[in-house]
Amino acid sequence: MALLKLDIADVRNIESASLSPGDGLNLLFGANGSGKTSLLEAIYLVSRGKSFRSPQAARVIRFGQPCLTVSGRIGQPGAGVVVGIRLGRSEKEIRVGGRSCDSSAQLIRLFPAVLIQPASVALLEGPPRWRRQMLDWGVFHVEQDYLDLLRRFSRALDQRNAVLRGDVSCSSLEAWSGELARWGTMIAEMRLAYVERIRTQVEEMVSALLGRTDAELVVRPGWRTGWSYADALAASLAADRRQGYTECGPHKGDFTVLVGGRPAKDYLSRGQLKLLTYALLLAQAGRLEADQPGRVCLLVDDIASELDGRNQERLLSLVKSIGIQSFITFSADAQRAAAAAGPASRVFHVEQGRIRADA
Ligand SMILES: Nc1ncnc2c1ncn2[C@@H]1O[C@H](COP(=O)(O)OP(=O)(O)OP(=O)(O)O)[C@@H](O)[C@H]1O
Repeated sequence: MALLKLDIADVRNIESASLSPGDGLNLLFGANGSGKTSLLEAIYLVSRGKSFRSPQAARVIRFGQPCLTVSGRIGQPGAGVVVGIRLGRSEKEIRVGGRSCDSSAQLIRLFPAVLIQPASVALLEGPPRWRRQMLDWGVFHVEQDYLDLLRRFSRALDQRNAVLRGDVSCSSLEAWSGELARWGTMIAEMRLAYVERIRTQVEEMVSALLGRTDAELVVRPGWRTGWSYADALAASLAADRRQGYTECGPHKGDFTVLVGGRPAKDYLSRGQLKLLTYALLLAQAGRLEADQPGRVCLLVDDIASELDGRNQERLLSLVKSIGIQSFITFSADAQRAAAAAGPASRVFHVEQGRIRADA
């Protein structure tokens, strides 16, 4: 069981709500604009310490209010820990087990949530940054020191770039290049190892959702394949000096999904691309659930968007088969589509920001 209880105040159109979710499927029904996404937003806030809709806190806080608060009890019944977030227009307070903490990392580790929404397709269509974030989220949950490693890399990168721009004496260039090569190689290796780790889940999910067995994730480290990062840095030194920044490294890493040997984003239909994105995210969730049972939570918004009835049913039964706590939104008239999921743990109705649980 992941989320045992949730208390929300002033998240978008939800003034105040409390709910006790079930440990399996939680189905949320409501008309357009009723507040279903706002409810998922509240859960995401306690999982990541930030909104998925907007980087600007003011947009998530209910109109006219100075701040929002969300708190959740996470863990096993009778033995959970309370985590919470209070978000103002320019300040944020995160609390875990009654204590303030200065980063969201603890929330992310304690309560990992995976969000699936129509906009998730940006994972495959959008800039490489989104794909790096997906990999880094996964590696973060496997490698205890990964965040620290990313910070070391980022510091070395800033320093090397400062030397390249001429802001700092060039005598330190070799030292910073060495640091960069060391941390960058580790990051790339961990990302690659993570992709290997989720490979089986990706194959299973793609097969269940798209009926294809020929999908393949190809990772690029951010420098010329087959080279060491140290050699790639040395080879790009002249160009780096001209540009004033480090061109290659894990900050340029990426992955491509090939289906039948071709880049999926270039030839799959939009609906298929969406299913492929969902398959990748479900693979991440499924892997984490296998590694740390009972921790991960799945948020699925607007399941019907651009998917036909059969694919909605496939997605629902796949989510159910992974067996993790999930929150899935449906428009008020989608009871039939939702029936494909079979009996849910809990059903909630959302109406003008108010949430009511089925008896
Ligand atoms: N900061 C805010 N304060 C108050 N209300 C807001 C705020 N931001 C958005 N809203 C309103 O909250 C309502 C709920 O939006 P939400 O996206 O949660 O609806 P939904 O049930 O997911 O709808 P849909 O099915 O159309 O996706 C909308 O009417 C929206 O205009």
